[in-house]
Amino acid sequence: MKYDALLVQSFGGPEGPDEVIPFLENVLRGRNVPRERLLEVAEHYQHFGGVSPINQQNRDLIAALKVELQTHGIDLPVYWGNRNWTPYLADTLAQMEADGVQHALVFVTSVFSSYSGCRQYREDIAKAQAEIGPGAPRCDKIRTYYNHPGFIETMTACVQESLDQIPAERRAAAELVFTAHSIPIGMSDNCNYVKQLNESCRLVSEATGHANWRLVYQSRSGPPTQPWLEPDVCDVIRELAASGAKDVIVSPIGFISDHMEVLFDLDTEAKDTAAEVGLNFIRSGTAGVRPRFIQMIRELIEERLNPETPKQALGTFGPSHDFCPSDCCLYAPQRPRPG
Ligand SMILES: CC1=C(CCC(=O)O)c2cc3nc(cc4[nH]c(cc5[nH]c(cc1n2)c(C)c5CCC(=O)O)c(CCC(=O)O)c4C)C(CCC(=O)O)=C3C
Ligand SMILES: [Fe+2]
Repeated sequence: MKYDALLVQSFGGPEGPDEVIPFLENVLRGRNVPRERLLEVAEHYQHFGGVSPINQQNRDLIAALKVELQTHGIDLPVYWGNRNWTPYLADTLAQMEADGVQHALVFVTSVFSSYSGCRQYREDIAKAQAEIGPGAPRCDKIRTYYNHPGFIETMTACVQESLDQIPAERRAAAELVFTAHSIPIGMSDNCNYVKQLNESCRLVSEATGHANWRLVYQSRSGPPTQPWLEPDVCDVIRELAASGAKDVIVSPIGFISDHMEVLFDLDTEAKDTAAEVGLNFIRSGTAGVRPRFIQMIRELIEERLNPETPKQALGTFGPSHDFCPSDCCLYAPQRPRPG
């Protein structure tokens, strides 16, 4: 296949106090999330000066990726477009069209497949293409990478660094807690989110040789009446303390960088909860710009540029599809009742 650009597609975040509410209104437009939740999350952002680190993290990722592509002789311009904040995807796609891009590969910053992390990004592209019209660049999403050795090795290194911080005599008993963004049950029923997460966690724990692990969820949103994936990380921290645990390692395997969901929900809330119940809390790293992760993105690009390239995957499920089937990650978000 001939591709002439790479698009990095991400979530976006505010970069100043005045941007927080308009950003959150973008995120939650048409979603079934109470206004009180929006205002509560606004406080999380204001706590950090109204700046989410996610945009800078994406700038850093793109800078590292450009070097990686250049040193491997891959001559693709790299673009960046977000769902919820500048640079907005629609503006980026218009720029790509103006630059003569015809067919782009797309790297999405969500690892695991759900409506939020897969289909919604493809819908965002379709919407932006419709705005531009028939001349809009075609866009093909790169396959999901939850079981790619580049992701598993990166997360394994992060967890190993955390294990190494625990005194040897306590290490085997340490609780390894992987976290991912909670999603509504109605969303998780239509995708492989939980199955993929369990596989990644299993692969990382096997690679570290640390068998004492569990998968939990964080950052629940939505109305209390709507079921979301559980248990919540803070509830689990309390239960672990009550059952006599001394050390907990929290690995945010569901995210690729230390953005606001990590800084607030883990490094603030979960950490405070652990302190309250007397548990030693170690927050494990995310992929960020670790070289093996950047290398993985380049390998995923190479396998699409040259179909002879073997597709790497660990574990039992094999490499994921290159092209999403029509029912991939379907979800009809529940709308607030009118009136
Ligand atoms: C699966 C998933 C990921 C992981 C995959 C991935 O990494 O993409 C993720 C990532 C992120 N979620 C983020 C922020 C937010 N998510 C929200 C709300 C929601 N997330 C959902 C799902 C996910 N979200 C869902 C089902 C909702 C309910 C509304 C809806 O149906 O869409 C809200 C609204 C307020 C609230 O209720 O929390 C905010 C502010 C940020 C940016 C952080 C920053 O600014 O640094 C990131 C990377
Ligand atoms: Fe989210």
